[in-house]
Amino acid sequence: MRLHRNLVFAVIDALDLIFNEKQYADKVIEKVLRLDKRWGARDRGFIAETTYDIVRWKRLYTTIAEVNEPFSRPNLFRIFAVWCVLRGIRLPDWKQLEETPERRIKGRFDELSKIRKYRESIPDWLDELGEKALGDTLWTKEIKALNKRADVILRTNTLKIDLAGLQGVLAAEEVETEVLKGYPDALILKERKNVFTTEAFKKGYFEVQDASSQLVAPYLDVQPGQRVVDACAGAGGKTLHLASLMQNKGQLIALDIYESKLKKLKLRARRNGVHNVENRVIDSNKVIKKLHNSADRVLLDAPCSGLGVIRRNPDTKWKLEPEFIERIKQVQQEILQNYSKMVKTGGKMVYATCSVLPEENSQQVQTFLSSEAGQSFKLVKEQNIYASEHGFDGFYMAQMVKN
Ligand SMILES: C[S@@+](CC[C@H](N)C(=O)[O-])C[C@H]1O[C@@H](n2cnc3c(N)ncnc32)[C@H](O)[C@@H]1O
Repeated sequence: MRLHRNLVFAVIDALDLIFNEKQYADKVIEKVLRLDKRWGARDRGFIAETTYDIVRWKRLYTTIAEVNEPFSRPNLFRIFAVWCVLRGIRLPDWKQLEETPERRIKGRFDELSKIRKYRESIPDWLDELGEKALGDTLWTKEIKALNKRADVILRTNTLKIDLAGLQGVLAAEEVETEVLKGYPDALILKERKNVFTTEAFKKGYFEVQDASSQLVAPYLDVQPGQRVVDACAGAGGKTLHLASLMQNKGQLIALDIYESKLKKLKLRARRNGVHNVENRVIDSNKVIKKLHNSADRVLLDAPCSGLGVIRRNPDTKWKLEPEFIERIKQVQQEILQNYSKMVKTGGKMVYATCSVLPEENSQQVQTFLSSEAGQSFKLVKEQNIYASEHGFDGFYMAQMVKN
């Protein structure tokens, strides 16, 4: 691979904003990619993938490079040089990369790879927490799987097209895909591409949604004509899936505490041809009270640590703090206690997170079931979806029924 100076400089700029200015990686990459209209798909791919890679392996690379935060520009180049050496990329004779100690880098890599927290590039506290929560064997496998680059997975919008139809339409736009066994609406891209510019996307034929995430809406067992509440709808990834499964029939109420997210959902619903969604901002408990004992189905896709999705958000490893996990656990229990009241007798509720920690998952459900609010609920089934077993994001879901 030949390195192009302007692309590498863009990576260095992005790393500066992410590491030193603590900005979100996805937003930074979006911003940096807008800087030069002449960059083609491969150039953009290089900037995005290299930046994500270095964010993912930050602890390992910075330890090898022997540099500390905040990173000066020369030190950001040292980190970049480590990336090059470990990938076997020949270093160009730029002055920023002069005197790169290639043999030393390889030696340090071999040494540090024996220690999980360096090999997997995670903070000490997270390594300790993961091992305590999942045990040594599972945590070792899981964190390895969570460090893999995520594939691009699409969910067919069955309100507009079927799976085979979508595959054909995409092939005509030179996007080659494969079906995924066990995921009825999913297509996986054979080669990473920007699918948002395709006509198929503009027509609302698909959404980009990880395979594990596509298991959540079907777990709620919705039927056309029901009243379904998606209580933590966000920008509506699962709301849109629920609408498809309900064949656009019945009432789908999307709630969130952030109006800005629900606005995005509105736009996506329009593109998807979804007509049965009504958005309501939770600005007081009245919004929930009004819906007490009225829903056939309630989805609680709760806010969480996001540990199951670090393949796509590697900077979570550096942004997450133990205190946040403690705080979000309280919110999760409040959500279970309070929002479960919307389920009517005989109705079902799914609690889901994109975390792999039992304390955010099964333990939360157990606490709820043994509390007063959970008395009338029974656990029907639950599933831990591990990246190491399924090959996609880590998730948890539990289905409960109200007797
Ligand atoms: C895991 S995300 C939801 C993702 C979304 N369901 C999807 O599939 O795209 C969790 C959501 O819960 C929302 N949230 C946080 N606290 C909440 C609360 N107390 N009540 C309702 N929603 C909340 C967040 O704004 C966020 O959008």
